Amino acid sequence: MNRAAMTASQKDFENAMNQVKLLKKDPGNEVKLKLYALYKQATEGPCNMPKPGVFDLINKAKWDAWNTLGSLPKETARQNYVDLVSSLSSSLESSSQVEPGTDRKSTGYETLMVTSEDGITKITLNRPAKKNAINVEMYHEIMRALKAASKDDSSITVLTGNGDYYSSGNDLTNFTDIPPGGVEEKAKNSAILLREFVGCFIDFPKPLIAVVNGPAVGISVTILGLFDAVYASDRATFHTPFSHLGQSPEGCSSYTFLKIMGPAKATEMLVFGKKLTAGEACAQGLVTAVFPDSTFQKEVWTRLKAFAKLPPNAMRISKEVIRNREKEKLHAVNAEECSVLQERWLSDECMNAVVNFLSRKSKL
Ligand SMILES: CCCCCCCCCC/C=C/CC(=O)SCCNC(=O)CCNC(=O)[C@H](O)C(C)(C)COP(=O)(O)OP(=O)(O)OC[C@H]1O[C@@H](n2cnc3c(N)ncnc32)[C@H](O)[C@@H]1OP(=O)(O)O
Repeated sequence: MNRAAMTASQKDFENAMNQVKLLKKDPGNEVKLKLYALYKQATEGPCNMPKPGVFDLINKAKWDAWNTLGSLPKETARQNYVDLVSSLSSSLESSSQVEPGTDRKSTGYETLMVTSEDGITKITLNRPAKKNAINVEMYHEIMRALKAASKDDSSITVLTGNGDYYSSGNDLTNFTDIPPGGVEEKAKNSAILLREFVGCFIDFPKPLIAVVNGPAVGISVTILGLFDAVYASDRATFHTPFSHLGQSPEGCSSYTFLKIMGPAKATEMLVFGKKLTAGEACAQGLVTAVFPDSTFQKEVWTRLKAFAKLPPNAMRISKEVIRNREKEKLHAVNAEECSVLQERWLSDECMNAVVNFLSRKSKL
């Protein structure tokens, strides 16, 4: 397989199609639908079929899977198809030979795809049908992947999203799974989880880069202040509608956003929920650079591959010098934000907003 570029070539794509036929075990319907959708998107572009009737279950499922990919560019779909097949080949023991080399895929994740090659560990949020909303399992898996990446032999780590969204933020169904101890216990445990989750980003020792492939909402935006570089497609938007949701800022954004963009602009985002375009987020310093969506993957991965060739220890030490004096402050901010949120989650304002979303009465 050609590993010279992180964007899959036509040849990689054809190899992947052949590999699918060689899988020894059935990957299951959900994966087959994903493969179908990515194949159609990669070869024909956005879904162009009329929606099948409700009783035409199989074609309806296929249509849904393809349509969910929205305007995902053909080359991204091709890359995602190749990545998915590659992860299946290692987890389901393809009967073909696995090519030797430096490329490694981590299996054992339900909500992520994790690959490691060319000195880059790439963590992909992988719930495209839910716009990569972060459910409890995904919070845990991201922490696990970050811990593994901090110890592996890659030089840099990348977080990105599969599908048309980067992430729609906290999965609002996280509010529905109430334990016997009641909503107070749920809020307390969630605050502990959130604090640990954000703590992993504060403490991450290697250069951490966000490749923001589409719209980003809520916590997926706020933690960007803890990344070392943020590259965005011009399709991406940045939205933190905390007041609309009866909530308050997290991810250390009450501190990092003020430092990055100043209090006036930070307030527009964090208090009034102003949605920024990628260009605006770049002008305000939250985003490092913006690329046209049509060339986004190619340009970003070319840049990242060059970065990954730099001496890893020098990069790690430079990050330490830049970030370490802020760490204690960031942990204190994180603790305070989580404790405020623990109260907010119990408020009528928050409960009503969640119920409205879940009963399909409101969207952002
Ligand atoms: C008691 C206390 C418990 C607390 C537990 C919390 C633990 C940690 C919290 C950390 C705090 C974080 C704060 C935030 O992140 S705030 C941001 C939260 N996100 C949102 O409010 C986004 C909600 N989603 C939307 O408004 C829209 O879906 C959209 C993102 C604008 C996209 O709209 P579009 O029309 O294009 O697509 P659909 O709405 O049809 O979405 C497709 C399917 O995806 C599901 N979806 C999307 N986003 C979420 C989400 N955030 N949570 C759950 N589900 C989501 C949507 O329901 C569709 O599913 P379906 O096909 O099954 O209907």
